[in-house]
Amino acid sequence: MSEIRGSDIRGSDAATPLPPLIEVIRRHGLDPKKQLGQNFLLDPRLTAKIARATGSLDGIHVVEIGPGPGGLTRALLDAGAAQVVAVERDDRCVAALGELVAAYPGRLSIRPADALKTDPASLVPAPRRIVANLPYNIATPLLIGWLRNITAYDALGLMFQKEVADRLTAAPRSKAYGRLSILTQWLCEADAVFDIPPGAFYPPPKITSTVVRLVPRRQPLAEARFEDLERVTAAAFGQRRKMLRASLKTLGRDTDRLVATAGVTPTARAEELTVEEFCALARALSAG
Ligand SMILES: C[S@@+](CC[C@H](N)C(=O)[O-])C[C@H]1O[C@@H](n2cnc3c(N)ncnc32)[C@H](O)[C@@H]1O
Repeated sequence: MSEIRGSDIRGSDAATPLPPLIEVIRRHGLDPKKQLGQNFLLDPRLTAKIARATGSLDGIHVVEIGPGPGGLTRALLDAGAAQVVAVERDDRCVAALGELVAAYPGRLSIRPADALKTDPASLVPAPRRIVANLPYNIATPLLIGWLRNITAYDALGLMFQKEVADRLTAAPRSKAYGRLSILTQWLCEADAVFDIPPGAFYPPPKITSTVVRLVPRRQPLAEARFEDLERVTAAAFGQRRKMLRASLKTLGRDTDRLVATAGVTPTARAEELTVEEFCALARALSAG
């Protein structure tokens, strides 16, 4: 593990000095597991930058998903989060984080759980944020679950593989524009904040990563039901090269009537429609 760059404790708010992360990894035998998406960030300048990606954390209750050895966790606490609750599935990491809990009395707790089966909003009071270097294999289902209850959060600062981040922020008529762009932008302002190259991680993944800031809108861009918007976007982008009057047939409705009610062009392709136009299709679907 000679390529690991160690963290140091300068500037830390910990009540007791903390060992470098490399030491935590060695002592607790945290050999990274691919199936848990374990690519650890050990550079304290980068973790500090991620912790600040959503702005000041003063008075904010943060849920971190997948703390691993605790690099980002330390940064969140040092950035002034009122409280951090970290959800981790790997028992080895949970054990390793005990020292960190003791070093920040009353501010950090670890929840040994599967994030896919956990509602972050139930773990901390408002104002709350989710900040995480997400396990890439489950990042998209996690985000879709959080979007369903997005008003519970004042912001989310999340690291995704760049390809997914591009989809979250994509504009109509671009290659990355799709179902994830629409569901996300319908409910949030989404910005890519900065990229992190593979070499910053232990072990290095094959891809570049991007930190995305999501700020829930006061009101969704247009009225629609989540399930209906999911259904129309899945149908339209399931066959993105086809015209809508053909691709929407999988919905089992009179497609000509559906597009006429929504006021969209039947010969348009999915990637040409704005978020508001997809919402109109979703409303037409629920109107029957
Ligand atoms: C990309 S690593 C990030 C680790 C650490 N936050 C960092 O930045 O170095 C993803 C973390 O998510 C954890 N994880 C993977 N699947 C999970 C799940 N379903 N629920 C909770 N944690 C999970 C992994 O064990 C790992 O610690």
